[in-house]
Amino acid sequence: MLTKERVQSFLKEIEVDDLVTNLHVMGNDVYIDMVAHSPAMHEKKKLEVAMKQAFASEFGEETQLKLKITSPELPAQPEIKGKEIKGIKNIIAVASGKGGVGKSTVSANLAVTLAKMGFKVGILDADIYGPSVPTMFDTEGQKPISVEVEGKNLMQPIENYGVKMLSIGYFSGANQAVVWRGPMASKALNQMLRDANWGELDFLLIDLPPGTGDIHLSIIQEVPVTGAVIVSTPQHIALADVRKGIAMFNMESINIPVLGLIENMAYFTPEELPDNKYYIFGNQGAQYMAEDLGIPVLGEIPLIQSIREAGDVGRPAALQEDSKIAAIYTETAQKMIESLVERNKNLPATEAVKITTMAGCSPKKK
Ligand SMILES: Nc1ncnc2c1ncn2[C@@H]1O[C@H](COP(=O)(O)OP(=O)(O)OP(=O)(O)O)[C@@H](O)[C@H]1O
Repeated sequence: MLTKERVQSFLKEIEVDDLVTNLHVMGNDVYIDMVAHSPAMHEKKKLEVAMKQAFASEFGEETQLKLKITSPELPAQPEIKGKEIKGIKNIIAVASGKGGVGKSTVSANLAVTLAKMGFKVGILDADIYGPSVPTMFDTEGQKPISVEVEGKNLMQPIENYGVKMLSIGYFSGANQAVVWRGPMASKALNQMLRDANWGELDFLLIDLPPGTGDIHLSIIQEVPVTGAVIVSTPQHIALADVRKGIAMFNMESINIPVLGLIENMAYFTPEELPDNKYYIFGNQGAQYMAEDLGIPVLGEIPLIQSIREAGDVGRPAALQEDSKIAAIYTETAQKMIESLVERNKNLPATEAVKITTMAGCSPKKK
């Protein structure tokens, strides 16, 4: 006869006993309430199918499994308090788990797209290891001038395509920056943030250095970030780094909401076959991961030769009027804004994040 004990020991055997919150056995009917690993629909479906199969093969078809699967409780809402930087409404950190995924290209294209949409936009190039904003905006060799504002000397950001920008690349000695440790980098960036004449901005994008080292924590510690956008490519290895990136923003002491994931080089489209999509690095990996992590995919950017060429000549591809790439970036920017509006509805304004410990945050030893 089917007993509660037998079912319990079977649940243990198939290693789902820790997910079960309630269990009753009445004749051939087994009532089980359980909690899925993640709120994603496909996770719940997967669990349901697996449970039904396991029960049928263990106890036979006559056993009726009455399963109720609920979502796990979401972690507490991030709680970021108070102080804003005067004139800057939203600070968005653009991050990537690893280098070379196109984070700077995505930041530049997002910035010009937001500017085209009529927003006041700035970009702060915090990628001290390889500042690329001067090249991507065709402003290499320019030097920010000093202006007096309300009795204070401030740096005047360089401007092109309607975007204001500052980068370590505009200052002499930029090549020394690669050896800076966190505190020095954060001091320089802080100056570019606070001692600059940004004026009124709807969005300030911060192009972070790649990775998740202590330099990031130093930056995030000083800057009141509203939300983070993570850029990745579809390869498994890049996606694994996304988890690390998201974990950094979710750390209890940091608690910055992740607005979503942008999948760069999601598919390849040859110039001569603009409607063809080749999923060279795999399809839908980012979608599944985002679903799993409970964050939205904000956009899928194709691998297109013209994006690279546009970056190299200093005119972000999204500026090409009526092009497919411009449309993709407009949609991505809209999704980012949606996510931001949701975040701003639920949370108070931001304040520099206080970091109390660096434990577990050092860069990986090479
Ligand atoms: N969607 C794309 N299609 C074609 N080329 C791209 C695309 N995205 C980026 N690239 C190219 O890939 C190269 C790397 O991009 P980028 O410098 O933006 O990466 P990154 O992640 O900022 O790198 P790092 O963080 O290591 O500095 C550049 O040559 C860029 O033009």
